[in-house]
Amino acid sequence: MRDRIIVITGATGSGKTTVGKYLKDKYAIPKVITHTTRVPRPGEQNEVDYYFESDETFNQRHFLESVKYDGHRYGSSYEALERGWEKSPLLSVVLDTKGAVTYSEKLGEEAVIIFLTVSKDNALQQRIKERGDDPNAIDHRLESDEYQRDMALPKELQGIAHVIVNDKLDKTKLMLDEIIKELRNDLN
Ligand SMILES: Nc1ncnc2c1ncn2[C@@H]1O[C@H](COP(=O)(O)OP(=O)(O)OP(=O)(O)O)[C@@H](O)[C@H]1O
Ligand SMILES: Nc1nc2c(ncn2[C@@H]2O[C@H](COP(=O)(O)O)[C@@H](O)[C@H]2O)c(=O)[nH]1
Repeated sequence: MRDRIIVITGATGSGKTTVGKYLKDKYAIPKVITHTTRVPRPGEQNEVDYYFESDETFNQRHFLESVKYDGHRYGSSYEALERGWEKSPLLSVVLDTKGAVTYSEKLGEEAVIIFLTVSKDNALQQRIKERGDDPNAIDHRLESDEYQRDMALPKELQGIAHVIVNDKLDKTKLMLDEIIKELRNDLN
């Protein structure tokens, strides 16, 4: 089986982390852990959800790509990909849309892009409130340029990304099952 990375992208609250967890739980697809300088949310763990970094330690990493999102830095490394592919031909990673474009450009068909969206924008705000994010952090994020940008599929990914409207999680899971089935058929 040739190696593939499933890049899960979309706006804040669209369900990227939830989808990554589903792929891990149902298909044993490991998630590549990325690096960030933002502070952990309640319940988030270092080396599980992210490698939480200071600016200084972040600068010492070698990234495949890195971005600024809502004032914080995020990055993912080639080393993590190579290490992941030694264990599993299929991996997933959760990225903003800028990172997803970079993966698509740098890795070509090795990157399988899934863009998540919802049919009503206010569902996203509701979901991040219910997730328990700090209310000040929510306001800041909703006003960020990156939040607005990630609501739409970038033109570079049109015709490339699988688009899933994640209104109902059960329906989303069925669409993911189809994608994984096709991917496994192609790769065998
Ligand atoms: N289809 C759905 N219906 C209702 N709630 C959902 C659905 N999908 C995910 N959620 C919930 O919405 C919240 C946000 O989901 P999640 O954390 O996966 O989003 P995200 O895209 O990773 O967000 P962020 O980019 O801010 O980290 C979570 O509490 C999750 O349980
Ligand atoms: N381009 C990258 N985007 C990343 C990376 N790690 C996470 N992310 C994305 O950043 C935003 C904000 O994340 P949050 O956990 O603070 O809500 C979100 O879209 C993530 O998918 C990365 O290494 N590169």
